[in-house]
Amino acid sequence: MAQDKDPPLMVRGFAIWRGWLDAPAQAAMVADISAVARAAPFVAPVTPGGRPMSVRMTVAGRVGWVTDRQGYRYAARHPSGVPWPPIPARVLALWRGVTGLDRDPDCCLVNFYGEGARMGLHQDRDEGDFTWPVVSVSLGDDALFRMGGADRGAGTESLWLRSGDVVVMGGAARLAWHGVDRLRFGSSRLLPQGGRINLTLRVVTSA
Ligand SMILES: O=C(O)CCC(=O)C(=O)O
Ligand SMILES: [Fe+2]
Repeated sequence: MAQDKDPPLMVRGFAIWRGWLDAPAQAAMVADISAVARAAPFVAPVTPGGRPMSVRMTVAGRVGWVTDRQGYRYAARHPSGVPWPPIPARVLALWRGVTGLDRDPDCCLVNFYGEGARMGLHQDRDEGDFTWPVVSVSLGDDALFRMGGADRGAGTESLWLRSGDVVVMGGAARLAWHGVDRLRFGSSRLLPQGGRINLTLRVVTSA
């Protein structure tokens, strides 16, 4: 696992692999995700309480995390009714390389952050089995990532994620609170229109 890489930076159980993807690998992954978004276009999600989220979302995989007035859940199809496209091979290779697992993720949630987008503090807890890690990939603009503990009151610390960084939330950090406070919009030239793409890879079902 994680061959030929320096050990990750550990912050509160979050493993942060700086620069896991080099510039060509980042560009290739953006091309893969653009193809995903052509098949399953980004949507503007709404929380169950009716608040619009500032990120745009789509999914690759067998099941996709969605939110609307009906709640947070995993759905077999894009809201338009089309099936989610498969997780790109390059993304699966990253998961295997970073986790050493031979079980692949079921879901690659794709978040697009435009100027001013953020993501409030939350836990990833709609999956069936928290023994599997969540792997997060940053592409594009720098993002201020806030990390806490499994207990909401535990306090937080923040760090700037850069394009190509990979974060593993596993073990004690699997149910840790986390969020994105803000971007440095325009800090990267990876995405033609600026902004940031984040992928989170999740095992959703234990079967
Ligand atoms: O954008 C990020 O770095 C985090 C995204 C996230 O926490 C999520 O999609 O659940
Ligand atoms: Fe999350």
